Amino acid sequence: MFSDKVLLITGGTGSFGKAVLKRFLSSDLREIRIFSRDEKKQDDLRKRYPDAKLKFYIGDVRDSRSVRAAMRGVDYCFHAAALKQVPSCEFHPMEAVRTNVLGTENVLESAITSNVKRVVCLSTDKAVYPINAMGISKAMMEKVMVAISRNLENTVICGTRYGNVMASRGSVIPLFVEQIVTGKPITMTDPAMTRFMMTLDESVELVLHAFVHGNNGDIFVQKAPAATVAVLARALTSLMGKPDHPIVEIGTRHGEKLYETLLSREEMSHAEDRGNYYRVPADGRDLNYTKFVEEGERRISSEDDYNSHNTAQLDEPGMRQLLLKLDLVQRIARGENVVMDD
Ligand SMILES: O=c1ccn([C@@H]2O[C@H](COP(=O)(O)OP(=O)(O)O[C@H]3O[C@H](CO)[C@@H](O)[C@H](O)[C@H]3O)[C@@H](O)[C@H]2O)c(=O)[nH]1
Repeated sequence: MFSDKVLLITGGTGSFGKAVLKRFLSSDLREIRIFSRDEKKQDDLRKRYPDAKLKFYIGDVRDSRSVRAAMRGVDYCFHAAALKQVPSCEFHPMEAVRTNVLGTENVLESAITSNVKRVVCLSTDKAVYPINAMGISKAMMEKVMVAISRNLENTVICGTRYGNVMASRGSVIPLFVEQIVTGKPITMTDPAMTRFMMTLDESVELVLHAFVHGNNGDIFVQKAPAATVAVLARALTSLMGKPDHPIVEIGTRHGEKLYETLLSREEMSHAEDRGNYYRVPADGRDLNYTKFVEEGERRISSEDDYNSHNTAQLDEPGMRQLLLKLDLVQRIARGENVVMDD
C-alpha cells in the first residue's frame, strides 16, 4: 500500500500515532517519522519499538523550522498534533490558536513546499457548531486546510473528523473504571448526554480511508453509534460485576455539549454516502459573490445534521458488546489488575 515511502506523523507520540505504528511498522513503508514535542514519550517509543524504520523528530508544529526539517523527503503525512483538552483550551484559547490553527498552516505549507503527496489532517466532532475554544480552533483548522488545498497540483490535502475515542487517556471510560475499582461513586455529568462511540482502530481506519480516497479539501467522517452516559455507566458496572455501584450527578462541565455533531445540516446536504463513511467535498465555487447567490444551495432546509442524538443509539447490551472490544475491558474481564494510565 505504501510501497517504500516515508510517512510523517505529527503529534506521533499520542495514542493515534502509537496505533498507526503498531499497525504499519511491518508494512512496506521505508520510514515512519514521529514528530512531537515530547522527548520522554519519544524515548519510551524508541525503547518499545527498536526498529531502524522508526525515526524521531523533536519539534513543535508552531515552529515552522522544526516542521520543515522533519518534512524533507516525506511522501505522506498524518497531521495529528493538536491541543485537544476542552477545559485547558477554554482557559488558554490563544494556545489552541497557535497549535491547532497556525501549527496546521505550518504543516501544510511545509508539506506543499516539500512536494508531499498526501496529507490527512485529524479533526473532531467538536469542530461542528463549536461552542468551546478547542472546537472553534479545530473548525478554523479545517477552514485553513480547505483553503490551502485549493488549486494544488502535487499535493492532496484532506481531513477526517471523529468523535470520542473510547478509553483514550483522560476520557470517561478509564475514569469510570477507576471509580468502580476504587469504590468511589461514579461522577455522572448528565445521564441524557450522548457521545459517538469509536474505537482507536476505527479512527485509524477512517484516516486510511481518507488517505486512499481523499481529494483536495474533502472531509471524511465515519458513521458511528452513540450512547448516553447513563447507558455507558450501566454497561460498565454490569460488566465489572458491580451493578449497584453508586452514581452521583455532577452536572455539565466547562464548554460541554449535550450532544455532538459529526456533520452539520449544511454539510449533510452535499455529503456523499460511502457506506460506513460520509465524504464532504470542499465547496468548489470561487470567491465570486454573484456565483454564490446564483448557485446557492437549496437542499439545506430539508436536511438534518448528523449528531449523537439522531445516530443509532446503543442500548446496554450493545454498549457492553462494544466495550468488550477494548483492551482495557478485556483485561478487566480476565480479572487482571488494570493500570489506568496505560
Ligand atoms: O466524570 C465524568 C467525565 C465525563 N462524563 C461524560 O462522559 C462523556 C464523555 O466525556 P469525555 O470522555 O471526557 O469526553 P468529552 O468531554 O466528550 O471530550 C473529551 O474527548 C475529546 C476527544 O476524544 C477530547 O478532545 C476532549 O478534550 C475531552 O474532554 C461526556 O458526556 C461527559 O459529560 C461524565 O459523565 N463524568
